[in-house]
Amino acid sequence: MEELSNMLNRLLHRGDEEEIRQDELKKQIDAIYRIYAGTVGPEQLIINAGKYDALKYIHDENPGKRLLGLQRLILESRDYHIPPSPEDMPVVMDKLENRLSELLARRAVEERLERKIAARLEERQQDYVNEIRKEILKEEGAGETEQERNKLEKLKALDEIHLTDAALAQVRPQKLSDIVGQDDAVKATAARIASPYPQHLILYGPPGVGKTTTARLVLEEAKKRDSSVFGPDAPFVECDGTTLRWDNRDMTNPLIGSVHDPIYQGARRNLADSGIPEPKPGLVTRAHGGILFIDEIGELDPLLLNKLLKVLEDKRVFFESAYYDEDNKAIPSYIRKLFRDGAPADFILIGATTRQPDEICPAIRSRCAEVFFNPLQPEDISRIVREAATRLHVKLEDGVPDMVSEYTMEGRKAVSLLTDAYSLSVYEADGCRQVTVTRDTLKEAARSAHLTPWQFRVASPVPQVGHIYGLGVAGYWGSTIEIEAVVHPLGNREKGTIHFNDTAGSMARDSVTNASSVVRMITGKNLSDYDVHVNVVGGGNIDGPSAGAAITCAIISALTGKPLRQDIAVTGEISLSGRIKPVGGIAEKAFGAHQGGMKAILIPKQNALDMGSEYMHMKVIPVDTIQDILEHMLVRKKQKMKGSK
Ligand SMILES: Nc1ncnc2c1ncn2[C@@H]1O[C@H](COP(=O)(O)OP(=O)(O)OP(=O)(O)O)[C@@H](O)[C@H]1O
Repeated sequence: MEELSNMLNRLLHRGDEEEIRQDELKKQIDAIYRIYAGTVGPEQLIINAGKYDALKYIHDENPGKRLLGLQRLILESRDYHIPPSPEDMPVVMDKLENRLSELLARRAVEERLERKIAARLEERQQDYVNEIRKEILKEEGAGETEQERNKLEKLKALDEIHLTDAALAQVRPQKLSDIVGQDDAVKATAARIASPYPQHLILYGPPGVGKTTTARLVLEEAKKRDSSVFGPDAPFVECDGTTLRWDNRDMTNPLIGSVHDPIYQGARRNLADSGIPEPKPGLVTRAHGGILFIDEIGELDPLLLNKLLKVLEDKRVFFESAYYDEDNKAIPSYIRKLFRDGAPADFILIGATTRQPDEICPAIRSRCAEVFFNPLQPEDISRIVREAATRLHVKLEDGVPDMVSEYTMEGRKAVSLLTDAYSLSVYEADGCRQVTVTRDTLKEAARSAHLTPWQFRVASPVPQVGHIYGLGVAGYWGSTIEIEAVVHPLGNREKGTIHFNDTAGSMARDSVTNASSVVRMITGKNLSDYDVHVNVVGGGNIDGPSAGAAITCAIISALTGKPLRQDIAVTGEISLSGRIKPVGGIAEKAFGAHQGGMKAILIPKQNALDMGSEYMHMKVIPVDTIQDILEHMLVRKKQKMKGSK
């Protein structure tokens, strides 16, 4: 009986234990549900329950089935079909708790990251908003600091101040017919630009004779003509070959265009942040549909010139960048188009240079028509000065325009000398602008600018023995060259010497050697029987053979004691047989002779085609042999002589 009651007690006790265990299990399962719901959220729990077909188990009374529901939810699978047995439940719950803690940990990390990302995004967003605000404010002129506004005001005030520039702008030719002394060059330039098929051009000529002025005005002239291809808004873009700089990565190339890589300091912030390179079209694109004028094109960097040639061929500029990624969706469409199609650059090029054609790159020359501007004549300078005075509303004393032409042969220097003299006159008149520029004021202005008459009249009516004027040319300017020769008998010595300027070039030296043979032929005397000294006055750095004929004449005169005319200049190479060979720069030399006050020049017959029989009231006489020259240069006995033996 006692045994029975013990057994009953044990059973009752076991039943209590089971009940407590079941209760405990239920509580644990409820806790896992709550944690899961807290982790994914109640809405996501319902969604997941639908997804893994766990809805029917969630509210079941049977803890085994509720645990089955949790298995499907937490292990994210429909593959669990049998509720775990009470024995298996602790193991299952253990597994679920582990999985849940993983989920929780991941969730916490994700949340932390999301918070950071959100904060960063907000920061960036604020930066962009600020930047865009600044851009808009700048566009509307507001939002600048007071300091920035002051700087702008100062710049504007500086812009209002014009000194000599304003005067020079006032005297500048306004139309093609105002350009003096360049009729042929102006016509040739205008015809090629106004043509239905305009050509690229190179304008050659000395400095300050109207090349830039012509280039500026021809486009306006062309626009007025029906035949022209240039529209009313065709641009004229001007730059200078001496100052155009670029770097070989094309990050700065104002002429052709550049690509601002995102890491480049000049890149726009939003593009830089997104790693997008931005092409910046250059002057060639600004000149599209019009004219690109490059002054001093001969000074342009050869590599840059090659790039320009490529643009002339393609009529477009193509951009490249290692940073360009066509698949980058963030690339704005204008940048995409610039990389894909390039930037348009269909323009007519006008280059100007003070260099000689053979100093200009053949590749650019072959693509351009060439136009030559003349050195201005004294009467051109006088006219430029008179017309500039009219535009400045200033009176000139008689002789002032001609005086200016004695100081310079450049149109630019002439007008600037005039404006200097004008300023001096106004200053002396205590600011009164109604002044007359006198010869004395002009001289004073020239003196203070350290200008001296650029060539004195050297010609003389008085003949001289062993003295002659040859002709030389430097750049575009011709001038007389004074040559003298003396001969001395040897005395006791057997062989004479010939001295010539040490600094003279080898071709000039050859002329002296040739002269020795010709002298022997003409006079019958051997120069080695004398000490001969030939001197080019004021600079022995002459080269080229064109002084040969003049040197020969000077030696013959010195040897024979016969005087030479000093109002005729001579140019020509001498051959061994005494023939006069053609030389270069004949027009410039004729101009130099005229400036020297010569009555005539003797030029090689073969050069005669380039010249008429008269040049600026000066006779132009073709000669074929040394005898022809002597015929003109040796004076008759009755003529007055100086320095003859
Ligand atoms: N032939 C000319 N007729 C009238 N004015 C001239 C002439 N040449 C020069 N000038 C005056 O000189 C100024 C400068 O001339 P311009 O710039 O055209 O010369 P340039 O030949 O282009 O010289 P550079 O080769 O030095 O650039 C002109 O604005 C004008 O006032």
